[in-house]
Amino acid sequence: MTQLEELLADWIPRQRWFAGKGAPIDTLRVEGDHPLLGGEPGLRVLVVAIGQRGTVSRYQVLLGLRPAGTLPEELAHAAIGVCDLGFGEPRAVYDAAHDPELTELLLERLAEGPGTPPAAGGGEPVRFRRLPGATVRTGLRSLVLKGEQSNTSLVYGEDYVLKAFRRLWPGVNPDLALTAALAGSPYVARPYAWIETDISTGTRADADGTAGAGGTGGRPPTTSTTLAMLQEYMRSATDGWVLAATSVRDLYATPELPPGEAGGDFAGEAERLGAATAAVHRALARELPTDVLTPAALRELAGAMMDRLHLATSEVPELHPYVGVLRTAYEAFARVDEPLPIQRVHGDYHLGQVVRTDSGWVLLDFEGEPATPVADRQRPSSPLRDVAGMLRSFDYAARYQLVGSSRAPELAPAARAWAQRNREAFSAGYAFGGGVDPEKHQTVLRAFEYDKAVYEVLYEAHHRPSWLRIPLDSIAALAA
Ligand SMILES: Nc1ncnc2c1ncn2[C@@H]1O[C@H](COP(=O)(O)OP(=O)(O)O)[C@@H](O)[C@H]1O
Ligand SMILES: O=P(O)(O)O[C@H]1O[C@H](CO)[C@@H](O[C@H]2O[C@H](CO)[C@@H](O)[C@H](O)[C@H]2O)[C@H](O)[C@H]1O
Repeated sequence: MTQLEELLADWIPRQRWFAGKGAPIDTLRVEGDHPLLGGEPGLRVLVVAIGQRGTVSRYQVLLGLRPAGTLPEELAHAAIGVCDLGFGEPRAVYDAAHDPELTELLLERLAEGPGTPPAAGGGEPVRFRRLPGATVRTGLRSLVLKGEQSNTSLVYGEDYVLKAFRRLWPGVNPDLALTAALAGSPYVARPYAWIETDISTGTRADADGTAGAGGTGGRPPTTSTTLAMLQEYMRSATDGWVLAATSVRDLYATPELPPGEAGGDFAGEAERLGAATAAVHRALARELPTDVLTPAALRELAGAMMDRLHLATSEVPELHPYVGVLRTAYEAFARVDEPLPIQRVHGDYHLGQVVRTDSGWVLLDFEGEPATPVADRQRPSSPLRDVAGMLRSFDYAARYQLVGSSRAPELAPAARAWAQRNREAFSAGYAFGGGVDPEKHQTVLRAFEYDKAVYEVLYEAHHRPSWLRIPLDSIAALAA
């Protein structure tokens, strides 16, 4: 490993967006190193291939460079380390997402868009593209959005969000593909532009550590891949999770009242959110291919749910007592004998993916589950999968304030009542907005809810162990 790779091997596993937290890093290689700015400070786009348990995953790092010892105090938290990059003098390297002096350049290049070099289709290793008819204002300073999760989002002024995808999967990111298909809808933030590069499609970590060569002998095949997407910043927006959490907090102040009578009832919002969700599903079905799941495909999907359950149980043994109940639910799902319509869906739908603006709900982040291979996320699925995701989120919102609280036994009935009330309101809004009535598809809905809760068990085990009890308790309650 080079000095830079050694530093990255120490820094990347500590980042929230690193998806490989359950396993040690076996190999790490900077597979792409593309300078965007050569001066002081300098900016490079890195594609870092990380091998874990025989499989390679790729991550984007926006690398800032300054002479060692000159990293300003306000960038100290973004430091990766100091290393020799062949300049004669050592360089301080850091996460450039936090340096507005550098991120300004990304906005300028996006504003130039296609038509200026690099020309469409190639030439330049990092390409800046604009959607037809979109103009981008420059000269805005960026700030990293708080609550960084699977990706890193920068807000420019009050105008744009640039979402830098951290884990890179070959091809167009579903967030860009779906947001572009929905452009013009009042329920999505308008997309403007994106950044792309070519990454290797190899997924096998070679024994000698040359991650990603894929065993082809020569140059590995590459695919044009989305690095970042620029879209409208919903400035008047409040996160759905924050709104729901406030409502739950109000209820816990007067837990003896039914949720509809406590201050800050969320049911009206939940109903409107259900209707907005149905409208987006209808628009996706209009714009992108749809199909009906064959019985064989249904069985295959139930099998994939079982596989996920086995994987999660091997990592989190507390799931063991529920395997029988979950298997029964998946088997019932496999036997559903009515046609199950499928289409492109959100894929990782929860309260943190929706914001309430002055004019209504807006859906964000159509990337799907970040840990699921992109080829699976690009497959059409039942819209009830998104419904199940949001119902799980109501359950989370109701439960998370009870984690570690001495008032948990006293508040548990209020938590159940809140989740149930908003579940019903969301489902009614979804049916009213032109979606199927979720209440009439219990077998399908229940299988998707279980599958999502199992995904959450793995997610929490890797990212937030103190919240692991939330999906485990939900599974126990669903199975009771
Ligand atoms: N266009 C936007 N306008 C306003 N807030 C946004 C926008 N995009 C993202 N956010 C905020 O940033 C948070 C994380 O964004 P998201 O796209 O879900 O990133 P991640 O993939 O890292 O979860 C969202 O919950 C939302 O609060
Ligand atoms: O928003 P991301 O695409 O990064 O999604 C991942 O992280 C989410 C947590 O931030 C996680 O969502 C889970 O926790 C939420 C509360 O924080 C809850 O509302 C969701 O229902 C629950 O699934 C999501 O699963 C994960 O993919």
